[in-house]
Amino acid sequence: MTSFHDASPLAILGHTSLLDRLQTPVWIFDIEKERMLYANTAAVRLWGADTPQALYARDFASTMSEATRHRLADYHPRLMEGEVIDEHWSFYPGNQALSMHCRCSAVDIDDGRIGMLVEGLENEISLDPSSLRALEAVRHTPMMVSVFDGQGQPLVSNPAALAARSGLISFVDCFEDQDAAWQIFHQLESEPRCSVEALMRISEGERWHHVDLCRATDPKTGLPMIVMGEFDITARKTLETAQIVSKRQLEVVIEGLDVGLLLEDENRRVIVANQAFCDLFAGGAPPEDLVGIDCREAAQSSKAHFMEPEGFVTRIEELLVAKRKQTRDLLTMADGRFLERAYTPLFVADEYHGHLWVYRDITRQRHQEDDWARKASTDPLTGLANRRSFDESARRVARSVAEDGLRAALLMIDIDRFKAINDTLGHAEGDKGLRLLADTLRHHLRQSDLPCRTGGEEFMVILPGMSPEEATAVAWRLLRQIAEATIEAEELPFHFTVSIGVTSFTPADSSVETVTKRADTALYLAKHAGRNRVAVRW
Ligand SMILES: Nc1nc2c(ncn2[C@@H]2O[C@H](COP(=O)(O)OP(=O)(O)OP(=O)(O)O)[C@@H](O)[C@H]2O)c(=O)[nH]1
Repeated sequence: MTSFHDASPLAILGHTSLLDRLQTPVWIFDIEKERMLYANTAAVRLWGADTPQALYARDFASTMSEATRHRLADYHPRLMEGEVIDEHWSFYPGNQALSMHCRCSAVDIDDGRIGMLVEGLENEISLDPSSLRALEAVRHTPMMVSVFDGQGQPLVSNPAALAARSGLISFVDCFEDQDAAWQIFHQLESEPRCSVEALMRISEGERWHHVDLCRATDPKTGLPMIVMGEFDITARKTLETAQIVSKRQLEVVIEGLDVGLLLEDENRRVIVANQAFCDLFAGGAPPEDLVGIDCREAAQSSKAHFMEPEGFVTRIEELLVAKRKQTRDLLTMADGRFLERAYTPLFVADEYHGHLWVYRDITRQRHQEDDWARKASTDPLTGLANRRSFDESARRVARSVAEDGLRAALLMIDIDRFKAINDTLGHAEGDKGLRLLADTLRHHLRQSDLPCRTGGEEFMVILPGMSPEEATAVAWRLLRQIAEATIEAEELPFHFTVSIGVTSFTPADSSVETVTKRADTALYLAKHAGRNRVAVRW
């Protein structure tokens, strides 16, 4: 290391006059304090200063670019290690642009710190201003630029590359995947340029870079060289990876659902469908076969699947025009299945981007509900409508009589001395009697009549459209049919009779209770008169 202890600009070594006589510029720069410590006459000229003092007083700290600062920060530890660095720097003496080969070495200044002793060896290339500007642009760009020789050895790097990757040995060292790096390198023997996105090694670890590579010719040697430009895309890559993961997660969710999903864009093209949807409508085709198809045409060609084909299509159009938040409706399929359909428009920042259809097969649920509804309105022993169902039907009929002037009659039927049957033959045989009565009513009444079991051994029959006379005739006919029927009991076959009270619904009846009360009175009359008979009460 050169010894240069007294580095004061004013009291520099006595050899300075000798140095001033050199044609070669020589100067000492304090990298840490960003200050010129010494410059011989040739260097003062090179730096475009009028006097050495003006150069020593120059404010390098505020005029130095970040790129230059980076470059010098890279030099400093290397000079400390005793390295002699040969590199080119650009100077602008008298508005002339020139690139100088500079040899930099360390020189002791004070307190054990070092200065950078620079010898301007040759004005290797004198560049025109625009070329020099281009060179400056490369130096100052945040893009990392590195140049390698035909064997992949580094020739030069711009400050951005130097700052990110110090101590570079070869082209492949830049890449995490060195085999792939060699492939790219060899690819450049046949192709003039290529671009890749690769995981790159830099001083602070691994980063994703966009890498542009091109083949060029070294202007000094005429040999091939590779120019590599890189910029960091780690943030974008991280985002892309997160997007891929969330897309996959969404796909897993969509596939896992047992409801049919169909996502259409604003032009009614399929974006996503799942297997459950294909199983419902596309004969089990794979969902990817549906992507991109026109849903308008698809709806037309699949409308035959529905009980109301035209309604299916027009309802879709209505929903798409209204674009209400979420709308559910029920579809009945031609094969008897029931589908619940949910429509959800897709808005992003108030902009319409299509819509989602969700189809759920609710056939089992519907059947179950129907079953429950039927059980809730049916008497389990006889299968006839129960009291609840009778009340509903009677109210409906009473309204029709009051409001529409329809006629209707009511029979109240009670088994005679049923207690005795139970007591002598047993409850199970008594049940047979109740079932026989129910079967008789079921088989000998019109489709529109409604027989009900409203109590233990009490039955009612609503006869819509029937006059009192007709109803009385029906009652007598039923009475005879029941009396003639034989019940096959365990021990002995037996018969029983019934008493029947007949009345009519009238517009003046204030409630169903009024009508049933009248039927009850008629029944009482029948019982009181000796049973096995019909009594009428209007
Ligand atoms: N086997 C059977 N018997 C029932 C059922 N529900 C009610 N009963 C019986 O029906 C009988 C009704 O008897 P009562 O109300 O005294 O009248 P009755 O013996 O039929 O006499 P009258 O109506 O006056 O002719 C009672 O013995 C009840 O136990 C049923 O579901 N099965």
